[in-house]
Amino acid sequence: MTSKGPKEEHPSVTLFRQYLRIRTVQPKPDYGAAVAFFEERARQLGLGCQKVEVAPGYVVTVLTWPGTNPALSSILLNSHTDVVPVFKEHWSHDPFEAFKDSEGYIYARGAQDMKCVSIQYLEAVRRLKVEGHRFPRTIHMTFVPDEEVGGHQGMELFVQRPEFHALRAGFALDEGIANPTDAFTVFYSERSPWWVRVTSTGRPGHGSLFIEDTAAEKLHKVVSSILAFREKEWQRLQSNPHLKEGAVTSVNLTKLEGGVAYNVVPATMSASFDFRVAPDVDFKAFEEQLQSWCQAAGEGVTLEFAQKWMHPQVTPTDDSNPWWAAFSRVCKDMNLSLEPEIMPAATDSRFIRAVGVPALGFSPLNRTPVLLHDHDERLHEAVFLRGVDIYTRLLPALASVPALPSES
Ligand code: MET
Ligand SMILES: [Zn+2]
Ligand SMILES: [Zn+2]
Repeated sequence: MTSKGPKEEHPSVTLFRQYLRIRTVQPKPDYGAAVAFFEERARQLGLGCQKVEVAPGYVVTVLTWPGTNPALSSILLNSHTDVVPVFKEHWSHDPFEAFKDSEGYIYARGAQDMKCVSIQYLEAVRRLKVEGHRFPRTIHMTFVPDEEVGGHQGMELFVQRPEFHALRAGFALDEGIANPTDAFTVFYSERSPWWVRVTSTGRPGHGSLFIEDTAAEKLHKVVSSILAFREKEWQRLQSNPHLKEGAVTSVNLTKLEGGVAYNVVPATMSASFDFRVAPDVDFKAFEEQLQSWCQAAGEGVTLEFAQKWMHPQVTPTDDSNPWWAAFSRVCKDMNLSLEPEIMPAATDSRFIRAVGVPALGFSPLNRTPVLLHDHDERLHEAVFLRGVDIYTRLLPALASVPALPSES
């Protein structure tokens, strides 16, 4: 792929790099700068702009392009504005400089997850507006905080607000994941995040003695049971080429806590796990399984949930779903091959689907290594621009889906 010199850079790429330089990085994102950025975009594009403060300091910015038929439900284009932290020493370039190399790769935190998508939405709307188009359905773009830490001060609150209901969303697009091949991945459901902390209590004492019934011994048993389950799920995935990552349950041991000194056996220790539960799992039985692993480890082993999503939803990917029909038709017309999958991670789509709005997770990024949350997250400018083209075709189709039976 070739790229133009800095002087001839495509203005959409320049805008993308400008947004990448705003430090909306967890755990202290500069949300104020992001909101100001989107307000300015609204002003320049002549779009409506609404700010909804869902919690103190947490603003959802909504940019609106009204449709010609207000009786119809709207299209919601969602993106989150926060990005995950970086290990700066592992990056080839400053992750908040949006450096572009001589080949056209833009290095930045958020280049894939998901600042690209926010700008691609905006640039597609800008193009369509400049060309003088109008569509029956209203298009809303929502720019939300807090997704990377769970969405509890972001989309989870927003979907409960009257301002959200007033948008009358009929269908939503949200983030997906890049695909290294020529194909594009589209997500129609998600695994449910369950964040579980197991706390083990036992007999304390001197570090030189063979103390029985220690917190560590019992915690070890639970860790072993859970890691054995992990291995089983991994084998299931490996042995069946038809299964994709999102179709099995994953778990990682992500934290171990406890202890005060080398020679003191602690009375309490804990282990934290990030489970991602597949949508077809019997949640009640699965929770009982977790409880029984704790019980089998001995007395005084308990678990608590820091996150426990219980409402997985599936957006149909057949022609019974008029939104899917419109989406997939455009992809077919553009010769894009789609790989429908279950999202292995969690996104704000889960809150949107849970209030009854069908949603697809789609980041129009193909021929791109998956680098979200990784060092040297980057995106080629040509792939970014192709994504703008794709939305420029998708939006007219989605915003022109004829009245649904429920709308007539
Ligand atoms: C479980 S909260 C969502 C945070 C992030 N998107 C993840 O999947 O880890
Ligand atoms: Zn994301
Ligand atoms: Zn992310």
